[in-house]
Amino acid sequence: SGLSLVLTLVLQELSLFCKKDVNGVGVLFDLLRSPWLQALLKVYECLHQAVRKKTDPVTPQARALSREVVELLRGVPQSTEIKELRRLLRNPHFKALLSAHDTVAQKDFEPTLPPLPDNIPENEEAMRIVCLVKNKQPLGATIKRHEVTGDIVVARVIHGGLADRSGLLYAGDKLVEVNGVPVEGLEPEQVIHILSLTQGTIMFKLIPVSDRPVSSQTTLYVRAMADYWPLQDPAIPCADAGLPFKKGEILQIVDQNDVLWWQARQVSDLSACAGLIPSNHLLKRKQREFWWSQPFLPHACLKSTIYFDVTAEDDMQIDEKCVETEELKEEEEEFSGSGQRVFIAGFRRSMRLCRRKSRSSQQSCYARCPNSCYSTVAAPYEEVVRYQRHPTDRNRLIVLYLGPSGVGVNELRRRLIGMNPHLFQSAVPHTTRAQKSYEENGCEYHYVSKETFENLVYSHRMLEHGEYKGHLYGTSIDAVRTVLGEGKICIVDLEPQGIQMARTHELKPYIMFIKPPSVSCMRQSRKNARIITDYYVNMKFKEEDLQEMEDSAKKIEAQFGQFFDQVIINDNLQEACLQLLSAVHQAQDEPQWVPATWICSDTQ
Ligand SMILES: Nc1ncnc2c1ncn2[C@@H]1O[C@H](COP(=O)(O)OP(=O)(O)OP(=O)(O)O)[C@@H](O)[C@H]1O
Repeated sequence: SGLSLVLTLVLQELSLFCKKDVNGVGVLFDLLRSPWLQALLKVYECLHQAVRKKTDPVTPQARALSREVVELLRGVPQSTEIKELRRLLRNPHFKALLSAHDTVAQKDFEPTLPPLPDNIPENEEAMRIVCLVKNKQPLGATIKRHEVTGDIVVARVIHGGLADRSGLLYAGDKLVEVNGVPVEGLEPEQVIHILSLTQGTIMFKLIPVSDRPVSSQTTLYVRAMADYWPLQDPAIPCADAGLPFKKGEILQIVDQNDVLWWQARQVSDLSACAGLIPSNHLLKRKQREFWWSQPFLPHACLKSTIYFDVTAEDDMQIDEKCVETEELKEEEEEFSGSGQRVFIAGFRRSMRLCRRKSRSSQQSCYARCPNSCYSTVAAPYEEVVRYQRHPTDRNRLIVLYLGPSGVGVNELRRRLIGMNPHLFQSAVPHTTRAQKSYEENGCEYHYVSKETFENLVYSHRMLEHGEYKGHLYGTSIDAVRTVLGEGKICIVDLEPQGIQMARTHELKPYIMFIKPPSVSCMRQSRKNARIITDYYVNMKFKEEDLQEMEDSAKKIEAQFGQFFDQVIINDNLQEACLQLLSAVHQAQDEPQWVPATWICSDTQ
């Protein structure tokens, strides 16, 4: 402990000189602070305490080192500590310490190998013997029969697996023996059987691959646009080595050497060993095969909602508090009491019913046409990068995915905007219907001619559009730009078609799905809720509505889940609203995975 104390004091003293840059002090300071010296000091002190006897004489190397240090100290002002240090360096204990270092440093710890036999034939291929100690983990390598030679070779080594970590097995290595059993003439399955019976050490005798591929892999991150279950895939080389994934999950691809099978990890578990996933090309092929093997399912995704099926009989059962919409021929201003006319944009009844109409017709169409541009067949993986919005960049567009009708998208959007109307705003939609006397152009709607509206659609400047009672309604990209250009956060609700249009470098949408809770929860929370319909307002939710909502949500999630950045369950309205608010801020201020094409500006 005496030595340690002195050294600490010396270091403190030297640190002062260090700052003044006195000749050579830096070198000395680093030397005395070096971990090896500290470690040796500890060893020395332990030995000193234990043995308490005279140490061995110093070796020439130690002496040389100590002389060097003494030399370095010459130019340093002679403070008490420096004097102490010089004394220390002359001390036999310290010399013994250096001597111990020299002895350890000179010792050869390499194993002594037996000499090679003299009678090795000239053309003998170099063999490698590899011993691996198997724990509960799989070996992390697959084998196959070589297409040309018929030899059993290592097909691939899984990244991060036991074989990979050993650094002793490589793809292409030819197996000669496994645990002393020659593999010549055996089927790969028989070799695997031998391996599966092995506990503890496995010994491979192999001929190393001559031209080991130089790894030029760059790590790639992708968003899975489809689900994959290796245990259900008969074509996977080794089902246990497969990596299951679901739509929307982010994967880190670590190996693309094989045309058919890549290696990847879940980004949520990067310490795990990689697993096999089908390559882009293979997964696309599988999806097509899977699709064609399915029977034709009309209306497989969503039925149109019951609100369009109101019959005379239904009318009889409707709550008497319902108001017939005959009285509502004119659109009601839903938020007239708020005093904020900007609130009205995008919430008008006709706009909502128009959306609902186009939604019910489109979703059944997507279910029937999976090869449409919205289907996952187009790109099973989407390359993504981590993106954090710079504070001076425009805000990201917030999209609430139009989920099941009545789930509460409008309610949540309205509440969010109400929390801070100066920050959150809807985009003002366009319509071809006539402007009413109490309306203002650009406030509730942009009132345009049919021709202008159609031009906007044909020039792909409409995020979404539809028709209701003979009039066109829609939200334009320019309307969104206007809100974002004012430095505000634009909140819109869109369907799949609109989402595809909005997914651009410029808008960088953050997409949230508002999901209903279970039917039993909704029975409680929706007791006083009212829905607007084509015919009635203030209509209570019926049991079938709740069931329909739950079923629709499941189908939407299964079909479009890959596009969702966040899923919010709207059970307790207050809580859902707070979650929405926090997600909106996260989207703007925290790093998120976004398509790589949004960031590489040259692709724009
Ligand atoms: N978590 C909730 N708890 C109780 N009531 C709710 C909740 N969320 C929404 N509601 C109520 O449910 C009704 C329907 O909500 P809303 O109009 O927002 O649905 P929507 O998803 O916008 O429907 P649509 O897309 O068909 O217009 C409203 O009366 C709303 O106040």
